Amino acid sequence: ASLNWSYQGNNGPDQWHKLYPIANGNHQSPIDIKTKEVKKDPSLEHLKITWNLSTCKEIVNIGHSFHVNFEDKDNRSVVTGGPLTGNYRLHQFHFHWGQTDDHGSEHTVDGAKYASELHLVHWNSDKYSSFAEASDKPDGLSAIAVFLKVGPPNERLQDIVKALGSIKTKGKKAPFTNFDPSTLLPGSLDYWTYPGSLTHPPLFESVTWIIYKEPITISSEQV
Ligand SMILES: COc1ccc(C[C@H]2SC(=S)NC2=O)c(OC)c1
Ligand SMILES: [Zn+2]
Repeated sequence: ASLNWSYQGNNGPDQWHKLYPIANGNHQSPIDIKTKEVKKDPSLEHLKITWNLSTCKEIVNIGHSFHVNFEDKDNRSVVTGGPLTGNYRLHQFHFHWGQTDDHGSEHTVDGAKYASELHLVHWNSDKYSSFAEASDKPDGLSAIAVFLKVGPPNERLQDIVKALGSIKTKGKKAPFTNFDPSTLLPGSLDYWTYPGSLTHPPLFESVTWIIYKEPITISSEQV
């Protein structure tokens, strides 16, 4: 299925609706976060994140990107609280980036693009029995996003950059263990949240987005 869509050219995002009509839906991601239109919701609790580094498993080259996959057969690594009802289990994380440092993030803030964007994807393990089952349900998934801006090198990211050397071609995977993604979270835990979708096909409107306001840094070489 991955053959029939791309990020540019004649199978690019503006053509996706032909094979994936939900592309014209009302909850499609990414969006531009217009900070003047954001509404404060006092009922929103803090996010409660319990990621256990023992669940980190492998790093995989998926062609247009790479995923770090987690063992999600139990609730060792979960997020709850904030806009979420119940436990959402960490499934994988990945990044989006661009050819140059002036773009790369999927979400934008008042039109501003970041060099990169980290997505930590979770699924509702209280209601569903797998990521696949949860992936097309309105309350099925939750993605935590962290923006990355170019600045000083990020030591914690260096472990990931180094691991890329062992998965240079599509389909390659390598063990990647004991990595704690909470080291990639910003100092301030303020976030925006909205109901959205997967950001490429099948574009299911199944994602509760939780986007940290404060970016972390990454060096130009690391990008
Ligand atoms: C059907 O399952 C899918 C489909 C697409 C993606 C990747 C997209 S969704 C996102 S967030 N960022 C991305 O690049 C998945 O990622 C977990 C899972
Ligand atoms: Zn993503």
